Amino acid sequence: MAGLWTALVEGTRSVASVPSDAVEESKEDVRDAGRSRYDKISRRRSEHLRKFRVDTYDLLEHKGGRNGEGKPKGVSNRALFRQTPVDANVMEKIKTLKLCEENRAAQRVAKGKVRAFKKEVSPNHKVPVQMRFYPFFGALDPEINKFLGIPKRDKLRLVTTCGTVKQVEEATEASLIATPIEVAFAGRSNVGKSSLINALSLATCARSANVPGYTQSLHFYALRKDLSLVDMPGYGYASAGYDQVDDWNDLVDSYLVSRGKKRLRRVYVVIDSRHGIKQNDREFLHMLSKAKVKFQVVMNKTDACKPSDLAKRWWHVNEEIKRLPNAVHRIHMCSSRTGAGVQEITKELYHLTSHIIGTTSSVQQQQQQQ
Ligand SMILES: Nc1nc2c(ncn2[C@@H]2O[C@H](COP(=O)(O)OP(=O)(O)OP(=O)(O)O)[C@@H](O)[C@H]2O)c(=O)[nH]1
Ligand SMILES: [Mg+2]
Repeated sequence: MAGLWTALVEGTRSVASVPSDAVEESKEDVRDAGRSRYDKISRRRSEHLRKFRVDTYDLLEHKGGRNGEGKPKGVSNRALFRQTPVDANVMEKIKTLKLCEENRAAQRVAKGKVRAFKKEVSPNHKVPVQMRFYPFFGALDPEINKFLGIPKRDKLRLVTTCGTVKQVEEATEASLIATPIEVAFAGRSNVGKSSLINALSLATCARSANVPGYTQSLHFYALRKDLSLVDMPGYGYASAGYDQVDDWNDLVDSYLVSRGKKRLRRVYVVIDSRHGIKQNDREFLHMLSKAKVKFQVVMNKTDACKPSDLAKRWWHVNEEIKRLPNAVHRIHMCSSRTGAGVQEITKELYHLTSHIIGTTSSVQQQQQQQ
């Protein structure tokens, strides 16, 4: 007992005698160690990528790309970007889907729609979500309406959250994650993954915020009994420490690589339309290609772009994507704030699961016959 007491007293004395400067220094050491580990991983990845790197500016006709020898002196990247060709079909799509309409215009349209709905139906009737929040979602297809289960309240629900791949496996074994099909949403922090999940399912279940690094673990949402949507932590900058970001990257990479192809049907890689594919997106896409995971790019936040800029950005993204194996060569463009272009993704999810819906109903029919 006496021994324990002396040890305690010694302990407090030793803590009390540590000067505050030393504590600060040790904190900095830990921070530096985290940063150097992060830098090392990043350097290793970029060395690997140098082999595959495509500078889309080099593909432009003047052949004076950013790293090209022929680049005229004093020409900015913005000036090079302006020389990008514009695809007429893409431009038409941008106009018909109202992809570049600003949020303010969307709010005005939403107000008008809500007023007209109340006048036509009844002032006390519940206004549909797409009218209130996503005015450019477009007229809801009856099949998509049925697929989303809109009259029912439980159309999108959070099933579980997992911080490690082991937890995912345990949840799968315990039949907590029981859907036959999974679709994951990945991308840099703050590009709007959680907002997109809400928009495409016309729900407000996935939590989003204007803070990079808001989603910190794998969130499994069940859209219906056949389909799970997996919201992932973002990579790149986050308002968290380097070590934590590293852990999230490890979690995302190992989940995507380890999950069977049969269950994980597609990874939607969400990018910001204003910025296009960044270096860490490129690293991620190559990782997916190497792991033979099927993926598709979604250009979000189109409401914050000019139509011509968006079309040019699409060209650059398309040039990079068409070289990658395992990529779905159809690039989605959408705004999860106004709902423009989002129904295209919902339709795709419907088509991904339609054969399963078919099989389940035929199985049920067989069971009923027996
Ligand atoms: N202008 C605009 N803003 C958007 C759009 N989609 C999302 N945002 C905003 O972007 C911010 C981040 O959205 P989140 O959905 O939390 O982004 P996230 O990718 O899930 O972020 P992390 O969870 O941190 O990785 C929020 O403030 C959203 O309102 C969009 O289409 N247009
Ligand atoms: Mg999120």
